[in-house]
Amino acid sequence: MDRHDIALIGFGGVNRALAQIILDRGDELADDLGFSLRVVAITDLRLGSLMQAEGIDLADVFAMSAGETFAGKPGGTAAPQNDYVIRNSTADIVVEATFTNPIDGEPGISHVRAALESGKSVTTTNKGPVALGGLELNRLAAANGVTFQYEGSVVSGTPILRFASETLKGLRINAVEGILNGTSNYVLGQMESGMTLDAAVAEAQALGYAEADPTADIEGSDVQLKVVILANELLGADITTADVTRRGISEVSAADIIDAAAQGKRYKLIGSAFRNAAGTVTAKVEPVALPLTHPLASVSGPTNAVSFDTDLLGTVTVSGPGAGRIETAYALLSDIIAIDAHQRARVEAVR
Ligand SMILES: NC(=O)C1=CN([C@@H]2O[C@H](COP(=O)(O)OP(=O)(O)OC[C@H]3O[C@@H](n4cnc5c(N)ncnc54)[C@H](O)[C@@H]3O)[C@@H](O)[C@H]2O)C=CC1
Ligand SMILES: N[C@@H](CC=O)C(=O)O
Repeated sequence: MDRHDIALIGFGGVNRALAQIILDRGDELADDLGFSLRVVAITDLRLGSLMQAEGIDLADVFAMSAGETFAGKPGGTAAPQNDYVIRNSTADIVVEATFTNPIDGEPGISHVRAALESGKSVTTTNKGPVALGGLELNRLAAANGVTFQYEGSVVSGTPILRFASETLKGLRINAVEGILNGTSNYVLGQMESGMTLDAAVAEAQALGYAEADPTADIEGSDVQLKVVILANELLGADITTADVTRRGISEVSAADIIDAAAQGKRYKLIGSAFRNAAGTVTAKVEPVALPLTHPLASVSGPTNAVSFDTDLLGTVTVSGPGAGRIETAYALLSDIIAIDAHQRARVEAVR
């Protein structure tokens, strides 16, 4: 049976959930998918680095006590050696899930670049490299004959990028709009039930929905990155965050929410991008009080929804989990499956 060897860059909620899936369901997945998965490297700011070409015992890693580092393990160091691990581990797939930096995408961009340069395919849930370096990184992947996948960078494990690029093939997508942040949607719902913004954000953090710095969720910069990704991937734009006007839910008070409810409306944080007659793209992020009859008004909790405005089919809406550790780890798994398919197609092509 074929096997993919994996390096995990960042070992927080999402990559831990992927490791747990591999530990719990590895055999079942191998039977289903026709290939097995083995983790051969892990590197994290807090834990240091661990490289074991024969495969890491994940149960042993999960049994580590708080504050312990990889230093005591064979092939382990206390300091994270990300670049060394990415370039020198025996992995054929690098899974990048460090924090999203909405300003310059680093260190995620450098991690992805190093992996692609060293001939490894990459999957990431980190929005920074995709929104702020996607064009360059896709070119680099193509030049090196490897694959760059990032389904989880928008709407977590709900496969909206693949849905739009593969299932909606042949249609022209003129606009995209939706609820693109699980944390802010969860927080707005909790505020509607009387909770304070701070308490609701704390809950979203505990549930694994929020960014390392939840300001990105509340002030809209997380959605800004996702709008850039959607506009560039699906509308053929070449925009960056500076082209997306942004307002977050910090502008919405408890009184605003009560007033909206009295008028039969509900606040949602909406990200959108549409193609103008001139061919340019207008994109924004803003809280909007939607009438309760609006299809997006009933999307609740960490669930997200995206509507695609198409030429031949009208509006097509996809809804599903927009945040969560396991849900996002599924996005990584779906990318690994796509990488495997691309690798097989390449091998077939040279036969
Ligand atoms: N949690 C979710 O629902 C979703 C998360 N994402 C994205 O996935 C990524 C991972 O998310 P989580 O696992 O929830 O975050 P997290 O904060 O739980 O984990 C991030 C991990 O990366 C490590 N890290 C940070 N900087 C590092 C560096 N320079 N070198 C090595 N390790 C480093 C941290 O120590 C931490 O363990 C983020 O970019 C996030 O935006 C995307 C979709 C959904
Ligand atoms: N913090 C983000 C996680 C997914 O991108 C969110 O809440 O949507």
